[in-house]
Amino acid sequence: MGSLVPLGGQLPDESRALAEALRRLFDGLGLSVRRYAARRSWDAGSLSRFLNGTRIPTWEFVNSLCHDVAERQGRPPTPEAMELLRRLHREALARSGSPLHRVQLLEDQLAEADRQSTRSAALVRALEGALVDAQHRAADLEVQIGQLRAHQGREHADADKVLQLYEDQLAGLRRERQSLMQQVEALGGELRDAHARRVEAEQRCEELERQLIAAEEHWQDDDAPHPQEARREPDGGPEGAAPGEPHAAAAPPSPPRPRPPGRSPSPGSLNPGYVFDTFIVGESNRFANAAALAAAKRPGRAYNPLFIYGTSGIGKTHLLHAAAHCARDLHPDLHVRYVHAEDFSMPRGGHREADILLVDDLHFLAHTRSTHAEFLHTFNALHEAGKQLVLASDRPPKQLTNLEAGLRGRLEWGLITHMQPPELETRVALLHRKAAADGLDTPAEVLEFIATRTPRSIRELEGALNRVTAFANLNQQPVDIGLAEIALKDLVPDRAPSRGERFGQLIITETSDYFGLAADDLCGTSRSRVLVTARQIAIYLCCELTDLPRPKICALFNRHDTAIVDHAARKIRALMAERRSIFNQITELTRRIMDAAD
Ligand SMILES: Nc1ncnc2c1ncn2[C@@H]1O[C@H](COP(=O)(O)OP(=O)(O)OP(=O)(O)O)[C@@H](O)[C@H]1O
Repeated sequence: MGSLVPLGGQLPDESRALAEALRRLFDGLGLSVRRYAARRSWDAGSLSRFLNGTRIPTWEFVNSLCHDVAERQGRPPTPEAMELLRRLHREALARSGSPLHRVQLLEDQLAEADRQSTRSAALVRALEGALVDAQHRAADLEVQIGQLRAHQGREHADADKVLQLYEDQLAGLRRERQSLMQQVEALGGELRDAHARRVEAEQRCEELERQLIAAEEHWQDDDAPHPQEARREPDGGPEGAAPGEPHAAAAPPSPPRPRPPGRSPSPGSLNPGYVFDTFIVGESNRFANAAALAAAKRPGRAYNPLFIYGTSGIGKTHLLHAAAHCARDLHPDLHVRYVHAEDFSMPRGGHREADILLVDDLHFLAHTRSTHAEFLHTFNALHEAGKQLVLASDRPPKQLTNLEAGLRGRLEWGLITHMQPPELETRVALLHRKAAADGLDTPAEVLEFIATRTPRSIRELEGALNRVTAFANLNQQPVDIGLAEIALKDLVPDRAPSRGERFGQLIITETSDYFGLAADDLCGTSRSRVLVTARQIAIYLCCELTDLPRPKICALFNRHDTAIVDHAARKIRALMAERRSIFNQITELTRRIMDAAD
C-alpha cells in the first residue's frame, strides 16, 4: 500500500477535517490508492486529491468508501459516524465557494429535505391512523362505561333487594330459633317429669306384681298340686289367670280355639327390658348389635333390609326390640312397628304405613298365599319408599323354604348377619348382668360354672341360674359350685342340637302324667288351681328346655297371647325360690322329661 502524502499547510480547516476523516477511513481498507481506484473504477489521481484535501469528493464517493470499509470490518457504519461524515462533507462544500460545490451542497440538502419530508409524511399517515383508532377506541370505551354504569346501578338496586331479603330471612330464623329454644326448654322439663312419672309407674307395677303373686299363692292351697292327686281337685272358678287370659268357667277339653278378637299382641308391644343397654355384646353378636343400632339410628339408610339370623334363644328378639325402642326414642315422629311373623297377616295395607318395620321369627310366617302376597307387597312398598325393614329368623334367607323364591331373593338385598351362640366370655358376662339385675349375690366361679355347663342358648343360661339360686334360697345355703352341681344335675349339657315342638309335646305329656291330668286339659281352658299351676309349670319348662319362641309355646297350649308365657315363666321362677315343693316338682319333672327324651 503506497503511503499518502502529508496534507498541505494551505488547506482550509473544513477541507482538512474532511480529508483527515477520509484518510482514517481509507486506512481501514488496507489497500493502496491505485488498487482501490482500480476496484472502484475511480480515477487514481482524483482519489489522491480527495484524500489530500485538494479536491472535495461527491457524497456518493464518501458513502461508498464508508460502506467498503464497513464491509471489510464486518460491521455496518454507525449512524453517528455517517452523520459526522455528512456534516464534514457539507461544511467542506460550503467553505469551498465553487458553483459546482454549491450545486452539490444544495442537491444534497434537497435530498435530505426530501427524505425528511417523506419520513414526516409517513409519520403523519401513521399518526393519523393511530389517532382515528384511539378515537374509535375512546368512543367504544365511553359506550362501555355508560353501559357498565347503568348495569352497576341496576346491580346495586338488586343487591339491596337481596340483602333486604336475607335480612328478613335472618330475622325470621332468629325468631324461630328463639321460640324453638323455649320449646326445647319446656319439652326438657316435660320429659324430666315424664321420666319421673315412668319410674314411679314402673315401681308401682313391680309392687303390684309382687302383690299379685302373693295373692295367687294365698288363694291356692298351701302348696302346689300333688302329683296324681290333681284329679281330686275341684274344678273351681277362675283362678291363677295369667294377665290377659280370659276368666272362663271350667270347660271340657276343647280343640285349639280361634284367637279371641282384640287379643292379638298389639304390633309394637315391646319388652321394656330389651334395650341396647341391657344387651351384652361379645364376638358372637357384635356385628348384629352394631347393624341393628345403625338401622335404628339411620332408618332406611344404613342397611336395608337388615336380616339377622341365628339359633333360638341367642338374643334376636332382644335386638329387634332394642332397635325398635331406640328408633322410637330417636325418631318420635316415625312409625315404628314390631310384629312377630305369626301375627303378620293383617288387613291389606296393615303394615305399610310403618316407617320402620321389624318382623321377628320369619320362619314362622304362615304358609298361605294371602300372607305371602301381603308380606311381599309390604316389603316392596316399604323398601321402595326407603323405609327400614329389620327381619329375624333362625336360618338364612336361602333356607327359608316356607317362603317363595322371589321373596327369599329380596331378603338378601341388604345386609345379612349371623348371630353365633354366645361364647363363654359373653355367657359369663350375661350371668353377671342377670345376677346383678335380680339382686343375687352369686360368686363369680359359680357363674362361670353355670356358663360352662350351658353353652347354647341364653334363655337356657338364665334358666340354669334361676335353678341354682332358687335351690340355694330354699335350702338357706350359700351359692357355691357344689350346690350348683346338685341343682343342675338334671340339665344334661350335651344334648341334641335342637329342641322344637316335639320336645314341647313331650313336656306336656310328662307334666300331665306327673300331675295325673289329661294333656288336653293341660292345654285347655279350665282355670282350676291345679290345672293353672301345672300348666304354668309346663310353660316354664318349655321356656327353659326348648328352643321354641314364645308364640310357638303359646300355640302348644292353644293360646295366642305371649304375655301368658311371660307371666307363667316369671311366676314359676319366683315360686321355685320360695317353695320347695315347686322346686322339687320341677327338678323331678326335668329328670323324667330328659329320661323320656333319651
Ligand atoms: N346378648 C344378650 N345380652 C343380654 N341378654 C340377652 C342377650 N342375648 C339374649 N339375651 C336374653 O336371652 C333371652 C332369649 O333371647 P331372645 O328371645 O332375644 O332370643 P331369640 O334369638 O329371639 O330366640 P327365638 O329365636 O327363640 O325367639 C332373652 O331374655 C334375652 O334378653
